[in-house]
Amino acid sequence: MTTLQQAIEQVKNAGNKAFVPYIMAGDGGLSTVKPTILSLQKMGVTAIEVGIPFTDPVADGPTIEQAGERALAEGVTLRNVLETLASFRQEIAVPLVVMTYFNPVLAYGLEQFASACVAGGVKGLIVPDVPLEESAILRQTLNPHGVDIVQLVSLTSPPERIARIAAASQGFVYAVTVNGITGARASFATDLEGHFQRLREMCHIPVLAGFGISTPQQVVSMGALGDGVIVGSTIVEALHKGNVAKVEALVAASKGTIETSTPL
Ligand SMILES: O=P(O)(O)OC[C@@H](O)[C@@H](O)c1c[nH]c2ccccc12
Repeated sequence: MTTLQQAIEQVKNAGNKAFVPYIMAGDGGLSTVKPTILSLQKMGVTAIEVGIPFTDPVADGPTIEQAGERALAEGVTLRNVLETLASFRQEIAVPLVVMTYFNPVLAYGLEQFASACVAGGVKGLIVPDVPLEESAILRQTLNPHGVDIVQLVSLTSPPERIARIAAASQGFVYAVTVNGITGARASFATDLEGHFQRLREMCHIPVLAGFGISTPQQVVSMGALGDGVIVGSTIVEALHKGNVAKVEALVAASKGTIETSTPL
């Protein structure tokens, strides 16, 4: 079992749900990467999805797109994020999952990128613009370095495609809960239960729900569909505004505590 999967199974075995926050690396400058990761780690998150800013983030909604623009303006790149991670590697105890589009990886060079992932303690990779059919090259290059390639399943994927994605995904399966881009949603499709039930039957690894989850209540309800949640836009916004209490309330919800007193 891989490090990433193990971290999620451990939470599951304790009767809790995994909580994976997404951060935009370098939103606020490269110097924020270390304190942000260490503070999330201290809050007890299961893993951290580390987003790399990119000029053409096709899957991203306005909140993450704007955070990406701020990070790009700070001169943040795939290379200097990985170098920054390497600089405090010994203090990182939580698995890091890098989320990047394929272009920066190609520009880096696949083998050099793989080495930099090892140096930075990266345990997983999400590349949303590399479809399943073309993902073998990523697994071949990254797996020998202990990096999982996490695949996304969309709500509209036909069953036979879902089965292939489930079989290929590593660490966990990223079950996208909405049709469309990242960002907070007030409501979700009503047939999510059936979708997740079928999905879990096909998966031999944990299933995490992501996209549109922004409140402690949604962390609980969406977490219950599978093995936990990934929360992006709301975390990015809270970190940008320095609203640590909001981040804490979301993490607490994954452990079964809803703090109604927290202003959300
Ligand atoms: O922001 P949301 O709606 O909470 O969704 C998570 C998401 O941000 C994060 O996992 C992510 C950010 N960019 C992506 C691109 C593709 C897939 C996933 C992502």
